[in-house]
Amino acid sequence: MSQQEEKRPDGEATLRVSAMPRDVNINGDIFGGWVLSQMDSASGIVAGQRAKGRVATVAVDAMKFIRPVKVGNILCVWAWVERVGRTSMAVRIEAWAFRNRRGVYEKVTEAVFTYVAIDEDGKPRPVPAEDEVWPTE
Ligand SMILES: CCCCCCCCCCCCCCCC(=O)SCCNC(=O)CCNC(=O)[C@H](O)C(C)(C)COP(=O)(O)OP(=O)(O)OC[C@H]1O[C@@H](n2cnc3c(N)ncnc32)[C@H](O)[C@@H]1OP(=O)(O)O
Repeated sequence: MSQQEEKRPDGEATLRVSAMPRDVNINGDIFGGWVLSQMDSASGIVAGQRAKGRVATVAVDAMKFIRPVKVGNILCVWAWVERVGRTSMAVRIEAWAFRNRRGVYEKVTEAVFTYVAIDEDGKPRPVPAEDEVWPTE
């Protein structure tokens, strides 16, 4: 199956952002670091919601840069919690570029980020049960 025929993840993207000229590298493509940063932002939100509080990125695995992102593309990032451990969560991420001129989406990157739920002192804390009531203060 070609990249273009691949199925995008279901539902709304967690994050959508325009790729701007300031983020271009010397090849004229968007910096991989910028894309990585958008992926961290999107998956951090998802992990923070699941952990009901602060989280820290502890690992980035299976990072694949599949295709370049170009200026003017809209980067759409889907992120979902794939596994919950005691204090950690694995979040799978797919980033797709919407190529305005051609009106198509193409998958540009994918990865698995691991987050750890942390307390106010930055120490690991257990990930609460999904149905646990959120802190009110
Ligand atoms: C009110 C609600 C609002 C909610 C809505 C919030 C929305 C708002 C979202 C904002 C989201 C921002 C997201 C920014 C995310 C950064 O940018 S954080 C900045 C970059 N990261 C850092 O600086 C972290 C630096 N590292 C550390 O501080 C420490 O390593 C950590 C993370 C506290 C972990 O401490 P540690 O002593 O290494 O922990 P340890 O007990 O050994 O391991 C903890 C868990 O991690 C796992 N682990 C450790 N290393 C690895 C590894 N290399 N690979 C895989 N797993 C590992 C362990 O297996 C263990 O898992 P469990 O078995 O408990 O499930």
